[in-house]
Amino acid sequence: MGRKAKFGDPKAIKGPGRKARKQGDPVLPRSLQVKGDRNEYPDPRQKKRFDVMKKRPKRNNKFQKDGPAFKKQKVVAKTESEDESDPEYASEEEPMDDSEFKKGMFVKHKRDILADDSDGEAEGTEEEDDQEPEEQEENDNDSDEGEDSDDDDDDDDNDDDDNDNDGDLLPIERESKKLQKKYEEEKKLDEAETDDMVRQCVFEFPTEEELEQPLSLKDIQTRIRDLIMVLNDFNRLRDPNRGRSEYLQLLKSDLCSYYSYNEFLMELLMQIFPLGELVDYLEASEVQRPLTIRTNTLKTRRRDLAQALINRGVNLDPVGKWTKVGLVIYSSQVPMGATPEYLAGHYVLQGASSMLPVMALDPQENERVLDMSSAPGGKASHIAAQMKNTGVLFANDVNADRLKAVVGNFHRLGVVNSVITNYDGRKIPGIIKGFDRVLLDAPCTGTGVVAKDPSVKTNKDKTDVQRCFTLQRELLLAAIDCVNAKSKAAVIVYSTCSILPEENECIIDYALKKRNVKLVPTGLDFGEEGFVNYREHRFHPSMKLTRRYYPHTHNVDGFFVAKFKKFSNTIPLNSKNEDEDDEVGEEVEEKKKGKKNKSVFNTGKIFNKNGDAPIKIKKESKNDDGEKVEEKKKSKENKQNFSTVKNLEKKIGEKIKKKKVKDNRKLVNENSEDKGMKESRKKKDNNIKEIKEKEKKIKSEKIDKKEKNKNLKEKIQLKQNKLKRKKLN
Ligand SMILES: C[S@@+](CC[C@H](N)C(=O)[O-])C[C@H]1O[C@@H](n2cnc3c(N)ncnc32)[C@H](O)[C@@H]1O
Repeated sequence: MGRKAKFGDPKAIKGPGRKARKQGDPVLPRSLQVKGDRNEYPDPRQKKRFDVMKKRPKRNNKFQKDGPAFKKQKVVAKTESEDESDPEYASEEEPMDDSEFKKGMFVKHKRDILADDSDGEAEGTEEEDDQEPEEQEENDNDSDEGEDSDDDDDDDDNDDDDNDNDGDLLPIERESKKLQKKYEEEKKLDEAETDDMVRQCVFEFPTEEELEQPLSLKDIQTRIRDLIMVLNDFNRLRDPNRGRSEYLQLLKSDLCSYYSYNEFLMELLMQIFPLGELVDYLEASEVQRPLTIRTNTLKTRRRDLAQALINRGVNLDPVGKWTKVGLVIYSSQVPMGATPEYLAGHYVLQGASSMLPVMALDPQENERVLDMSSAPGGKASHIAAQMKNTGVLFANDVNADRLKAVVGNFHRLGVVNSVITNYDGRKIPGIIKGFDRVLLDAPCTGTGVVAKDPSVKTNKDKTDVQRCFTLQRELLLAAIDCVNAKSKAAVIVYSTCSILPEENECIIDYALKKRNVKLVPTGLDFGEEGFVNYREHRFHPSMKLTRRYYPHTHNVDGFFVAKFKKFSNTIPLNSKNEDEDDEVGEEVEEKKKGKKNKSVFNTGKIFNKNGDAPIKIKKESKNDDGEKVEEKKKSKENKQNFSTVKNLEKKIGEKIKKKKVKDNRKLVNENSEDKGMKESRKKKDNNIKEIKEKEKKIKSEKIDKKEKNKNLKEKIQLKQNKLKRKKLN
């Protein structure tokens, strides 16, 4: 392995440049022999190439022996028979592609070849090494030996000059470096070109005329993809004359048309998900989730139920490791809502996500549990099963009609530990309290279940969200008030089938501020963390303990679950005041929100005289003096905020009073205009009254006279009768 030995020999890489090296006389094959003296070659390079070719056949033999250098062997074989400017020569001589360069394989490859060349051609080696890249370059240019090749040679010469400075490098390394440099330059050019191409070809923002023209769904879909691509690499791909908001607006309207959402809901979704994920969510929401059932453990075991259903031709599987009662139904020869097992109450048709809140609630035997909004009873019956029909379950709902379904389901499923009530949940704390656990599966917009109910995509607007938001806050406070903090459990679970933070994290945040509760882990081993930041909101870090579920990530309906632990039965004093604030007009509400958001981490709770130690919900550590000072400052700020809100309220109250006074004055004025008319009406009325009274008097006088006459007649008759009797006597 003479060649290999030379790698380690520093002498081999020192010395004069190749132009200065002595060349032996060429011994050429006949076909390549040129008439006359070698000095007759017009170009010294041409001469050199002949020198190289002269030496190659020796290497050829070695290649034939060794497999891995097969390509090289081919190349060399050709050098014997073909002109060096032949393009085929070039392609064979150039076994490396770009990827090899990238992987840093080039040098290695060359070395392998060198290692195989064991003939110990000491003299020719360096020349060959120098020569190969030169030939590559010539062939890259795919040119004849002429002007072009001369140019190339010049370039090479320059490179050679450069390389001469890198005297420490092996010739092969110099060549490698040279090619690497060339490759990098080409790469830069390529990148610049592709940049231009992408900018020009990928997406051109439509003109106003184009925007007015209707597009096919396929075109809209393509444009959605393009818009997302541009928005994801905005600085590079944008049209410099268009702003991000224009792109977002177009994307929103395209998404609305393609997926049939209203703009309000789409905008909310665009704020919840990153753009790439948004499309995944929308796509997943177009497809129904797999049908799932929950085993009613009051009546059977999952294994037995599965066997019974399999015998009926149902194709099923357990839902997942996280539930011991869920089964997913892939296909069934019978309707799942009409099997004998269903009618016998062995299972409930229930979405996988609906099992999660009860798992988080974790009700135990002999407890007192409230399901505040339970109709049609899916989760309530799950609670009863977990409690093994012991203790007491209050299944409440405000809707009496829907409660009928609870009654029916409880009968079918054999639930016997329950009391079904029909109250507005907000009023329950005034009626009954002291529960160990409360589930509030709150009424919501249902934005998590659009696959089940596509009407949600178009019929929910701002007022719906606001209505839900208000009711949810009130119901959650009531749910917390129903729980006895001294109970061993003292747990409240809040859940919705909505993915809007307005109905989830915002509600949780409100409860954390208003009541003595803290968030605890749900105990559910999957699901995404709740948002700590959302738009202008900054929630408490423990919000991460809440769980979000999405169709595109968990293949379940969109859902939200939060679990609280109540640690004191006292209600913070500030809670009442702020409740009053909530009733203030929208303007005040918004201003107050702004202030609240700013001080969201500053709110300290004030407790009544029975209260436990103040709880600093938004504080990380407790006993630091510096923090106490800060806290005082913050509570001052809060008070100031509060007082400004109060001032605003007062002002609004005064305005309302002024308005009322004005209205009254108007009324008085209106009245004075009609006075004349009214007086004449009064006179008439009085006259009519007088006449009627006179008539009455006359009537009564007549009646009196009649009676008097009667009496007189009777008296006269009596006297006459007396006289008659006397006469007879
Ligand atoms: C999401 S559903 C409950 C589903 C139930 N948890 C289940 O799993 O079958 C919401 C329920 O809240 C009820 N609801 C709405 N307002 C209420 C209120 N103020 N008090 C109690 N329940 C209410 C609705 O009638 C509806 O049945």
